[in-house]
Amino acid sequence: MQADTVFVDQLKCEAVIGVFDWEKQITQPLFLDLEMSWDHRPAAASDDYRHALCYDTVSTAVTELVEGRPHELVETVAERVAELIRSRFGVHWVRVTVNKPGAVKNAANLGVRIERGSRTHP
Ligand SMILES: Nc1nc2c(c(=O)[nH]1)N=C([C@H](O)[C@@H](O)CO)CN2
Repeated sequence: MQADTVFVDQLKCEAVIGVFDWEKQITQPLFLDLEMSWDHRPAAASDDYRHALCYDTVSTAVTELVEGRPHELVETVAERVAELIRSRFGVHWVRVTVNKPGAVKNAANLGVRIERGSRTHP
């Protein structure tokens, strides 16, 4: 079981997101939490960036995806982000939380959280 992770908390993306017509005319902030399994031992032993999963590169790619086209559902955003992280960066397990604060008047926060892949990869 691989327990090491790289994480990014509260990545802010200005997205066209929502099911209602008025939401398709504006951008709204989404805040993404990403958690990605990654074995840190090769990078730590060599002190070599090439063995690391770069949180900056991942964050840029995710922002481009989320801001690059409109979405109706936060579920779709979460799924597409998980697929991107797994396919482009070779991450075996990912947890993606998409927060859409302000969408419900009396709620502090809301959104969806998904996990994709297996943490038991050697
Ligand atoms: N499970 C979901 N429920 C809702 C979503 C969503 O993306 N997933 N979206 C909306 C509206 O866009 C809402 O955020 C507008 O305030 C409603 N429910």
